[in-house]
Amino acid sequence: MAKIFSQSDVATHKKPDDLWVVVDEDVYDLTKFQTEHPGGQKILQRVGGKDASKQFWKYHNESILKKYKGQLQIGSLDSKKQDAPPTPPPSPPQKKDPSPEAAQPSPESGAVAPVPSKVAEELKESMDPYGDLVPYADPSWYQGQHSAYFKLTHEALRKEVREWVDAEIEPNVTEWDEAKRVPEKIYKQMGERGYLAGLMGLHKYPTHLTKHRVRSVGPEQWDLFHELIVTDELSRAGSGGLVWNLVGGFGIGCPPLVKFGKKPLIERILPGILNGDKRICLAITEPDAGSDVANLTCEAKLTEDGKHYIVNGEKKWITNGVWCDYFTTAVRTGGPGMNGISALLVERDHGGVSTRKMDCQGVHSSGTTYITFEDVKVPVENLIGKENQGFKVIMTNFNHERIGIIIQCIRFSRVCYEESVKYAHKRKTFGKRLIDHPVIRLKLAHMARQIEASYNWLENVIYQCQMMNETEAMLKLGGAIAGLKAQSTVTFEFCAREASQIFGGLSYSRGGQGAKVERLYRDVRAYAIPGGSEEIMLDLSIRQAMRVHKILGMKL
Ligand code: HEM
Repeated sequence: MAKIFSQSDVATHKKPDDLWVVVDEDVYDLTKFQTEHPGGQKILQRVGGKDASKQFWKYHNESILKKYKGQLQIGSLDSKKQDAPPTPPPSPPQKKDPSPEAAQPSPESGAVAPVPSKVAEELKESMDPYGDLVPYADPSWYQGQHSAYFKLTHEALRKEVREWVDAEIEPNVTEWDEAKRVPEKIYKQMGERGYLAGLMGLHKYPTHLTKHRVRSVGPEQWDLFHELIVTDELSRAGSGGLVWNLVGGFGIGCPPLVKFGKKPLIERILPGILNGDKRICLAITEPDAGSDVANLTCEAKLTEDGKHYIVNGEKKWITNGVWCDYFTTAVRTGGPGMNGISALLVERDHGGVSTRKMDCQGVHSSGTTYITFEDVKVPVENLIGKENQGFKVIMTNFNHERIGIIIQCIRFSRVCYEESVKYAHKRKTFGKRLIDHPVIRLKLAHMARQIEASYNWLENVIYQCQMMNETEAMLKLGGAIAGLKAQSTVTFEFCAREASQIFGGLSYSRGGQGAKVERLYRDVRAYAIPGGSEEIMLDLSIRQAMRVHKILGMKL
């Protein structure tokens, strides 16, 4: 039971050896904490015994209170409503029969007000507003607008993931990024919460491979928009390293195994992975072969008895490699070019696998790895797909990989934008809040327009993937997804830069209020380069579209 204090009780604890302060009507004992306070002791002593809410919010954001509340709060003021019911969310927009008195927006003079058709009227059902309601900081369906794609199960999943991220992930993300590691228990929870099984770009949730289920969505209701929500909400923590740690290796290393692996291999390996006990990654890129996959050199030679492959070679920039048990590896089993490539599941237990963590500019907690395979003896049963037909396996994977990157980039752009909007409302320069300077609003507007354009394209692409089978999607959507990947990384880079300009010095030093922006700025290149660089993506977007539309009967 929290203790109740009056303001005058608190006022008696104003000395350095007995130092209390009030923040938002909660009382904190900072006597011991003051010596470790990064902002200094004296500044706390000056507000000892007083309400320091104004000063607190000037220098910190919400994550600080979330992190330290449990440790430092000793009670609340008697003026604070005790056991008050949670503040209800703002009432949703009127759905049916708006009363004649209700204010209706009227068109500007000269504008033509469209009248909804009868069908549209019947379909009209907007979502309840959710989140902080900062415009453009969340997708429009979070903000009381209509959506053709999202239903009740999506709303429920959004709430489920957000609560988890807010409570257990976001307050610790900066620490984990600096430590270059996310605690294993978080990955384990990804399995136990049923998220891993839902993140493979499959049309059906694979109930035969795991006993875990997502709490708020039945397996039969699971679709690609649920998958979007899990990645999107995880990305709100504002750390590429975190997201890549949890889904980076898995999201690209596991689908080829599930889609093309032999049944006994899948049944042996998958349950451990989907439970969160074992980890898998995708090993394609080499010191000398990146986007140019067809030229890779890591070789796998069949033994004379035809029972094993002997693998030798190097792989570089492999996400999660250091802590993986399994490596979905592209190897050369035949002649030069794309027709000599196979996909093979290498297991660390086979021996001869060495992994070394690489030091990179960003995504620090993702475990970017250099791998060497030295005479690794892999049973032929571990072949994924057919021999020398691995190129198809790798290509099929790209749409899913790129969509994951796109989701993250758009959300990171939103995070940069949201942090900027919030900061611009409290920071004053030249006697005005930043938000009151037109030059700052211009920056926000340019961020928002690119975010919304990218996100709406993403929703459409996901809907198309949902409606098409894998091969059709690969052909018809490969170009668009490549174009959208470039669009989203350019947007991310733009937003990270503009947010950094708005935060000034706070986004140059690490930690504190600018922590997310500073970190995301460092993460940008990890999105603009892998999974197909911007240049390769833009070229592919046109080449592929032309090729497919020629077949469809394009008239020039
Ligand atoms: C519950 C009480 C408080 C806690 C737990 C706390 C915690 C922290 C932490 C963790 C930082 C490091 C920067 C960051 O991560 O944001 C920090 C910085 C700072 N704090 Fe506090 N603080 C508290 C109260 C206060 C109060 C009441 C003031 C002012 C009167 C204050 C002034 C500052 C300043 C000036 C900085 C440096 C900001 C910067 O580097 O730009 N803090 N505080």
